[in-house]
Amino acid sequence: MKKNFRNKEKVKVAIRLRPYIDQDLPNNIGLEEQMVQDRHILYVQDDCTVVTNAKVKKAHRFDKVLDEEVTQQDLYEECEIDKYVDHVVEGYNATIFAFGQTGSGKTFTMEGYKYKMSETLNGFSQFESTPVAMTRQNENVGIIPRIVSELYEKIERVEFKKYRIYCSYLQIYQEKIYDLLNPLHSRKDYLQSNNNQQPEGLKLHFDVRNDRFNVDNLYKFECKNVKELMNYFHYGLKNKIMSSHALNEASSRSHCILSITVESIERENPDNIIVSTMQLVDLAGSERSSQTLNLDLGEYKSTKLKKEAIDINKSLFTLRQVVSMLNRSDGGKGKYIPYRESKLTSLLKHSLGGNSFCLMIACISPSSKFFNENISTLTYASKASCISNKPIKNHDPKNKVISGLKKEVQSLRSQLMMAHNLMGKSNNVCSKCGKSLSETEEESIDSLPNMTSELQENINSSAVTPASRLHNADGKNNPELALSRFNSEKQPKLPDFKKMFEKNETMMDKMTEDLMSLKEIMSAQNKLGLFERILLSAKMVKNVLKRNLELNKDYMDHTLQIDDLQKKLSQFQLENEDIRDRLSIMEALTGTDSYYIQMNYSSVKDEFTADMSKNKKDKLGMLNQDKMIALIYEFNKENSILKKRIERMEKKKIKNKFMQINDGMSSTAYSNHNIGHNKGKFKYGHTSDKILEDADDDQSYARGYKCSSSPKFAERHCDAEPVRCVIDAAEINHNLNRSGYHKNSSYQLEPLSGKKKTKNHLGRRDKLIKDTRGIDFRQFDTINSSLMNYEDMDSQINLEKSNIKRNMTAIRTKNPNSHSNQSIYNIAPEDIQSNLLSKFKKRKPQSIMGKLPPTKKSKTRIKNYRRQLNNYQ
Ligand SMILES: Nc1ncnc2c1ncn2[C@@H]1O[C@H](COP(=O)(O)OP(=O)(O)OP(=O)(O)O)[C@@H](O)[C@H]1O
Repeated sequence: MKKNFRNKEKVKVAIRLRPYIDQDLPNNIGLEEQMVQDRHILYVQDDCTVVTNAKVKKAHRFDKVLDEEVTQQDLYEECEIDKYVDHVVEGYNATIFAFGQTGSGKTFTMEGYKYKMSETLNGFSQFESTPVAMTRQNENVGIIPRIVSELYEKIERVEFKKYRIYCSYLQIYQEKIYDLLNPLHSRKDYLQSNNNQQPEGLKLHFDVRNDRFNVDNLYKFECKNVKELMNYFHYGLKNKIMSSHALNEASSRSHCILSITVESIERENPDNIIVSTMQLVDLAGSERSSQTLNLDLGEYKSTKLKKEAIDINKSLFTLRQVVSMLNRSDGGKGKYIPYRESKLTSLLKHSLGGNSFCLMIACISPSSKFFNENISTLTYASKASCISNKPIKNHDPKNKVISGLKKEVQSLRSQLMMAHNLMGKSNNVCSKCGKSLSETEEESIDSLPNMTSELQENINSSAVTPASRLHNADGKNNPELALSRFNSEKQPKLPDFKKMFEKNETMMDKMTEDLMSLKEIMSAQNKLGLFERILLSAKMVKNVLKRNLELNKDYMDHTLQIDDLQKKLSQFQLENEDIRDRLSIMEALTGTDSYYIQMNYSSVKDEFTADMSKNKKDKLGMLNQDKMIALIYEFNKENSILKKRIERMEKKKIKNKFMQINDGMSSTAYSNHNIGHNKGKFKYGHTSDKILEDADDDQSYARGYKCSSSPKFAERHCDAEPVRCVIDAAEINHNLNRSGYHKNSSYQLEPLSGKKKTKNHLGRRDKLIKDTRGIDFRQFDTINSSLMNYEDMDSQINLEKSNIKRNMTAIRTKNPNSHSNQSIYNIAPEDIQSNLLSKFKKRKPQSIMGKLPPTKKSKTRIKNYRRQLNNYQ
């Protein structure tokens, strides 16, 4: 709320001295005489001072003191009531109330109307006729009509604002609030009821935010112009409780408050709404029953008047208490101000010691017989003049509620949008409403404007009054028509502001609840999404692990298969090597080179090695089974060839032996050749097994030297001492040739490689030469004699065959997975075999120099083989 504080503003007090009326003049005295008597007791000294002169002369100073000659217009001007109108137009509250004894002219000052006695109500003969205001305009019109006229004139002169003016009119009768504009609170209904069945009054409630009391369900009509407002005012006057008594023919028996609410709206800024209220109060007059009652009044009326006087005096007593408390030097600060003690003081709370401009018009009677009442009035008027108010330009509480709701709605919108952004687009279902999340969001967002507009509508409805009910079809005010319409309605609906605001609060709660629901959904969504992602990740990990296990199992299976194949392949290799060694032995015995087979073996081995190294790089570490099978097949094929070769070699060996028997020189030369590489281990007179041993030495020879048919070859590979090497070789060749072993070629010796051109080589060659030179040809005689022990050639061949077979059987027994396992061949597909066959058929044998040197392993194996042969023999 934007507050414009003014300096403390004292409650203005004006004293109006009523002129004499008939009730003031006894029958036995004239006006002038009476005036002389009374002026001695009380008189107006100047426009601000009134003097009382009973026992003690006392001057009472007020803001304005008006004598009996002051007209209504003068009072309006002297009291500067137009300023109060200005204050209200500016946005301040203002209160003008008349105070004084009964018949002192309060109603005249406020209204200015004459009252006439009405006809007796039908069916209620016990009631006397009641005063009815004559509302014709004349110079005596009071403050209210003048204020209304000036108010509309003033607001029309303001261009930058537009105004809405509302009016309400109530009366407080016997501490009950009645709406003078509500037909249900008509005087007729009221008068028809007895004391125990009076209609319920309107309730007061305290508005904490505005620090003021409000009347529930009080009609508040918007008035477009002076006439409309005056019509409502006049309509209310008809419901005002009036009565006649000894002091006043038209005495107000209730406190009447006409509230004119001015709502100013800036044209450029419609949200800037200022609401101010002017309260025009006509109090009931304090009275003494002894003065008001007379013998002409009936019992019922006298009792009624007494009761009314008690209630009036009671509320006025509270008012005097409030004034007295506020009159203190501290303004009643920290003290209890009994505003709540009466309806009147509750409604005047902001006027006395509050935020309103306040004008108190204290009416006094010129008659000295009311001296005490006048003194009392002047006393409290003097106290009231010391009361300070703090006028505040206030805003319309409705506008405040609207702005607060707008801010709240804006805040909720932003929160909702934030929640919407966080949630994103989801199809999850709301746990509360069962709808999809997107639907809930959309409904909530869509419902916001509706709810906001509904709020606005409700708020507006609280301000918009059923003014149209009191209008004719042509728009003219017609209180009678309104009254009849209201009477025709069995249960007219009153605007229940409390229910409206409660409804608004309910809607706000619903919006908040929806927002909380959305937040909850968002939180659940986030959690659900997280769980789903975790579950998905766990499933993925589980699948990966499962796949990994399967692959591991497959890998192990393949590895086992490959290991098995490798094992079988190795067996074949071993067997192949074994056969190859035996073939070498046979070659040594028969003097035949088996380069063709060795070439195949070497190529297959290299190929196998290359495949192995290649397959090791395979991701799964799996060997190509087809390749393995092909290799096995090839080895098997080679083994078959080798075995056939061995058979041929056996035959050739027997044949050679037979020839050696016939040609001792050749055999001796051969043996000497081996002796030369045996480093002196040869022993004379050995039998055939010794020959085999010599063959082993022949392999040793082959490891260190190559045979060359050309001296130039030996010279090329003996860079260190080529001449000597050639000479040595020539000597060897000479000896060999001389021995007759090599008839068609001259053998020379040369180093196997240039790296071995050491003294040892030369020493070995020297030793060879030396040994060669020391050949004893008599050894061959011993051999020949031992060979002669064989009876015939066929028996010799058969014996050798059986020995080899036994040897092979022993090897197979030792190694059950040897090539005899025919299942291996069955593994290989026929097409692969055929392809391999065609492949090997196309391959041509390559000539190589010499033979592959036996490995250390094969050497050991040969020794074992030889030992086995010995055992068999
Ligand atoms: N200034 C005045 N000029 C002429 N007549 C006046 C003036 N003041 C009061 N009267 C007359 O005095 C009589 C009583 O006045 P009025 O009803 O206003 O008194 P009141 O204070 O309102 O009494 P109550 O408290 O009983 O209502 C009326 O008939 C009224 O016309």
